[in-house]
Amino acid sequence: MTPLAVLAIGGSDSSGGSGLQADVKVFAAMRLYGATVATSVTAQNTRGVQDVFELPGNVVSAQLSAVLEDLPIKAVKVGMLATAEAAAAVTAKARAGVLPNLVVDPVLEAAAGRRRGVVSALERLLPFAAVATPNRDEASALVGWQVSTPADMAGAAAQIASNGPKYVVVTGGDMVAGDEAVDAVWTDAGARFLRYPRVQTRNNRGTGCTFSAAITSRLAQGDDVLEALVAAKEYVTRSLVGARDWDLGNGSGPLNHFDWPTFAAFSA
Ligand SMILES: Nc1ncnc2c1ncn2[C@@H]1O[C@H](COP(=O)(O)OP(=O)(O)OP(=O)(O)O)[C@@H](O)[C@H]1O
Ligand SMILES: Cc1ncc(CO)c(N)n1
Repeated sequence: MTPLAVLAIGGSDSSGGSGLQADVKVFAAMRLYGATVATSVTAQNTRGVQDVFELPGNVVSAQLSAVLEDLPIKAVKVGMLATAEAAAAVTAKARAGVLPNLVVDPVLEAAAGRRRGVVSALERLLPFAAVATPNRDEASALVGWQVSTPADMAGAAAQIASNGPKYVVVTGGDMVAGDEAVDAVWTDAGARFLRYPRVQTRNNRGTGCTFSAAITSRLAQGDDVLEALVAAKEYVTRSLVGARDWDLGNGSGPLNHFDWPTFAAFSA
């Protein structure tokens, strides 16, 4: 049977733990056919991002057109945009109505000197998104104030939703206090929280990419947004559990996207 096709737009991660490589692993785990549009090539490993090589806007546009003119894409995920030009190329396609079920993970890691330009370009893309998934740092950049507590996260999600995306999830993976990993979700019926057990592990590279790619996958498969969010939260938690004992690299190691112990194994 022909698989459903999905598209990830973002940066290549040389170490394979995040970015487009993580996205394609999630799509494969979900039995989807994944296409990719690269906005940048990063030199990074489990210790962090060493360098980002941005691709010109016309190279991003050409890849987008090549994929979208040919493949029946059912859902699209946007990760690292790297430059305002890349963001504009994506926004042009969104405006043309050819990016269905659009999930935007507004990655700002390594945007460095370009941060402000990328943030304004993201603001133009967000109205076309079905879901946006900033972490606390990215949410702070989008709303213009420091997002710290769960109440702040809910407030920021509401503020970002006022610029278009119907659903906004502010993720709290970096909040180390407590035994839960808490995300704040703005829905058209108000704020709610996703709370799952926090996995104690140093192997947490690519959690954000994995979460947003899993949401995209489930939207392609026909879930409504809230179902997709819950399924993605469960998937990222299991992927963290599955890699807890892995020893890949000296920093924050990658997740296990494919086979995990049973869910009970980490709640016990
Ligand atoms: N140790 C953990 N245990 C359980 N869930 C986690 C853990 N770390 C992150 N998560 C979950 O992973 C998802 C992604 O959130 P996170 O805040 O880590 O994204 P991010 O900061 O964008 O990630 P990235 O490092 O890829 O940029 C959220 O649902 C978050 O709660
Ligand atoms: C390419 C890429 N995309 C996203 C992230 C965020 O985790 C990263 N570190 N690298």
